[in-house]
Amino acid sequence: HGTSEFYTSVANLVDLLDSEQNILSRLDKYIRLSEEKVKFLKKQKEQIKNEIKDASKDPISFVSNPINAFLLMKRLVDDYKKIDDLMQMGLDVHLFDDSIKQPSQNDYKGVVEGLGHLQDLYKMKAEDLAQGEILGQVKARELASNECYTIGAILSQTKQYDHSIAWLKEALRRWSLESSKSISKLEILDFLSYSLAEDGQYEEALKYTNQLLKLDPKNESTLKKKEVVEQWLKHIEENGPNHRPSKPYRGLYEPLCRGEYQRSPADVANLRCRYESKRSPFLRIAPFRMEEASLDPYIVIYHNAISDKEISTILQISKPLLSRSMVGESFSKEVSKERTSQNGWLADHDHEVVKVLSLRTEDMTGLDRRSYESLQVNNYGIGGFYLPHFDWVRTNGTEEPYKDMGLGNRIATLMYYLSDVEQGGATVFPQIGVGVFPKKGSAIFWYNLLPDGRGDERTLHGACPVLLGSKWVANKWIHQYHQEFRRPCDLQPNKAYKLT
Ligand SMILES: O=C(O)CCC(=O)C(=O)O
Ligand SMILES: [Fe+2]
Repeated sequence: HGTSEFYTSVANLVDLLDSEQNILSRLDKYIRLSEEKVKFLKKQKEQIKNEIKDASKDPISFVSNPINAFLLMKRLVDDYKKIDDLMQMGLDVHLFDDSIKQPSQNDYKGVVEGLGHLQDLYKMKAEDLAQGEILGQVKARELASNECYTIGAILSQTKQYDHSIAWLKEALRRWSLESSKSISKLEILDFLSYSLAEDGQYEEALKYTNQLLKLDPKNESTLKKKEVVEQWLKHIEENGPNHRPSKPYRGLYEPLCRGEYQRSPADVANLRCRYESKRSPFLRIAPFRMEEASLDPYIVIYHNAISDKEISTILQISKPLLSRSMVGESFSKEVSKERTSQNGWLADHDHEVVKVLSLRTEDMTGLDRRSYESLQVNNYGIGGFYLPHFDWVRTNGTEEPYKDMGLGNRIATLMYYLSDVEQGGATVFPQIGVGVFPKKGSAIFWYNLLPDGRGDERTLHGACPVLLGSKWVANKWIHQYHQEFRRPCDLQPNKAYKLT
């Protein structure tokens, strides 16, 4: 069923490896018991064969022997019955039961759909992936023709026709090279022509439909499909090509995710790194290493902001709390296609480390912790991402933002990176061309609101899809109330604000 989601979190996928180990050991047990059973049956059979080996020489004299007659009766009435019972007896080993965590069809589809999105964003070809290559490095085994077919078929269901077509063509190419065929060519051609037609590539769809008909000339459904494709071709000839919806334009989001976009030297010339030792007395003993990522809006990165030991504690206590992330304010929250990850919330009183992180956030930001939200721990699974969004909410001027908290809008965000990410997973700000790649132990800080309290449109940001690895982050959101002396308001909206 749809509620047990595995594809949205790497942590949950690891549980599935446990499931697999469990299944394999059950399979082992079944094989062992089966072998014992077969061995026993073989032994019985040999014994009986031996007993009657002289029977065929002279059957009449054989059965005339009363002992032989008795044994013959015994065997047919008794012994074979027992053997038959043994043959029918199940070994009572089952691969699945309630104790085995099992992904759903939805998870299966989710993983493949995610793969399609990753291909889009990171410009990866089906051909390379089928070879086991991810961005030029071999990371997996080669796929067989039937496996490429399955991916292509699922991508067709999720309407990612361009990728579906590429995977099905790859299936076809691999099919012709395979010595033992893992699938029939008909199946591949059938799906390929379907995806091509759905994608509006009728010429090519016709080409593969004709190949299908060569293999199976009388197939009614293929003949019907050919008719439809020909009608479309005629329609286009008369009315011009169909309008094809273009992919949504997300500005610099994608180039930033790929690490392609770089700001100009002039843009970064005034950015500095420094030790931060003055904001609180504690910093005199343990200064922060701070790196400016942008001056206006002000975005900074703290290095070594959280230790490995603290991270492992946070992950350990948050893992049982993870569930699919929602977007929106508490009452209108919903599962969203804009954000695939799992999260859980930790309050200061849940663990000493959580409290320490709140205190440290206060040291880093200078902002009063009476208006902090709990710590939101996020884990992104395969292809997990969060499309560009604001951490502040837009109000029409009368509604109170984050009403149930009653502490005003989110004035600032501090986010800890709790893991490295092997490939992908950057945090990017498409309006200002800033991209930050996760580094375990770092934290990123920015103000969401302008000094006059309105939301800063330039803080639009998103999390790029994770390509390889597992990404963990923890958000500490800071609200407006109690900050009036820490970060005073100013009616000059464009006054650049720095940490003071
Ligand atoms: O994971 C990231 O890099 C950004 C996450 C984020 O923007 C959020 O959780 O609001
Ligand atoms: Fe965010």
